[in-house]
Amino acid sequence: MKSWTPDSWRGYPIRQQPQYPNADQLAQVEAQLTKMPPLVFAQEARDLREQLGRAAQGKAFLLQGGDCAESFSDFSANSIRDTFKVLLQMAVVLTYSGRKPVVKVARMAGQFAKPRSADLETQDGVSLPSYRGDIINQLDFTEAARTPDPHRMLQAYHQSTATLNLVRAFATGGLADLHKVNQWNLDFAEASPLRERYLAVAERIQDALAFMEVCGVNSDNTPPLHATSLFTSHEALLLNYEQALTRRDSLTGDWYNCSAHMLWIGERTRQLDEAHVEFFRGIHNPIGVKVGPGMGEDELIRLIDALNPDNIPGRLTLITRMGADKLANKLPLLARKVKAEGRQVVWSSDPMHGNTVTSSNGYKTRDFNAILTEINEFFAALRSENCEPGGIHLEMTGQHVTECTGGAYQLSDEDLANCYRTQCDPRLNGDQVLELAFCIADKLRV
Ligand SMILES: O=C[C@H](O)[C@H](O)COP(=O)(O)O
Ligand SMILES: C=C(OP(=O)(O)O)C(=O)O
Ligand SMILES: [Mn+2]
Repeated sequence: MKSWTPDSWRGYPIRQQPQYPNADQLAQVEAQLTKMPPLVFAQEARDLREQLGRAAQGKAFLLQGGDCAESFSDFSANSIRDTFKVLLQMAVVLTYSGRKPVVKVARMAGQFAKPRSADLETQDGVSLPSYRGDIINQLDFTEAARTPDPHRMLQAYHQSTATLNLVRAFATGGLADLHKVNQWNLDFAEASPLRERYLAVAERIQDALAFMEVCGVNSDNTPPLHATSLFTSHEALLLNYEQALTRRDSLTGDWYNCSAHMLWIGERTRQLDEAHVEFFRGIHNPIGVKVGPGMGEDELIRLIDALNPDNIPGRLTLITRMGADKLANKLPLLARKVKAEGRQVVWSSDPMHGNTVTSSNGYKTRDFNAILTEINEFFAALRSENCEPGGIHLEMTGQHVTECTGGAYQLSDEDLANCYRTQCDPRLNGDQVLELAFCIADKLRV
């Protein structure tokens, strides 16, 4: 095998990349990014890998979530805070019910580049390059807006640093205090037929905290009650950006992609002999790879071996995204093969990307029930093969958007028009994801 360098991917075929009109400008921006400070430290990435190693063995559970695509225009402290809070609330429900640590990983501080089904978008007979995320071009349908501009990488980098700065402050500065996280917004429960069940779980969590308080265990004397850790992640699609932030760790001499703690390869760019797999094999972060319904069993083993040749637990998360109607037929075969071959992986469920539909009034949407069904089938399929369901991966926001149908408020196709704000795929809103956490909480305990 050829030796790896941060730029060795450039010698391989690559998909889903922008066509920058000016190569000099691109090179200048890459040179600038190469000099910028890293966003994360290698040791943090190693800590996450260890925690994910426990998820691979069923001793922890991965909760990964955030926007489909972060945007420059929706960048605000409030939206970061709301998503942070709802991730924490979900984590409390899952930790309490599952009796195991929940590893929290946000799709945040770098989730900007989007793979698309079509290179061009056509409106009223005019065809322009598709929108590929704010790190590449703009959503407006004009030629200027859709032309890829490398300077947007610098803006994405600076927005990521500001986001991460705030998230780190939230995580350690008191917002993550368990007693505050527990000031739930449980309004959705009122609207749900499962109201009693949700309220009972929330009450039991409050009782447990009150009991600990009486025993003298409180936020002042017990740091884990006061602070938390939240890791960052994104799809490392735009390799010019990812390479520029890849640095050699001074402690171990290993290469880490310091743009986030965890990176994943998308379903559309996971070909064994192409650029993304080449780039990922050389970075030492914990990584993920999306696994769609077309994945073959032998193909999966080859991919695992390319990405995790030393079979390190926690290094590789397989994020299944098959669709509620396909998963039960496909996943047991893959899980059986991976287990039989002795490969260590975290199995995580992305129940979003296989369940995208167009609503009767033309919105790209997903239904709460399809999402829940895919997660339920994911648990059932893995357990039937004596494998561990290790996590979930969601497109979500803490804001009150109306992008996915269903849930306790039974959002209809008509409701989607009220607050449809996503730049790319539909996200579960704050009520819907918390409800989802309650729905799956029981499943974590065997
Ligand atoms: O987030 C994932 C992809 O970028 C998205 O699902 C692609 O959507 P498209 O089919 O509209 O291009
Ligand atoms: C692009 C994404 O997913 P996938 O690669 O699974 O389509 C995504 O997670 O936003
Ligand atoms: Mn998406």
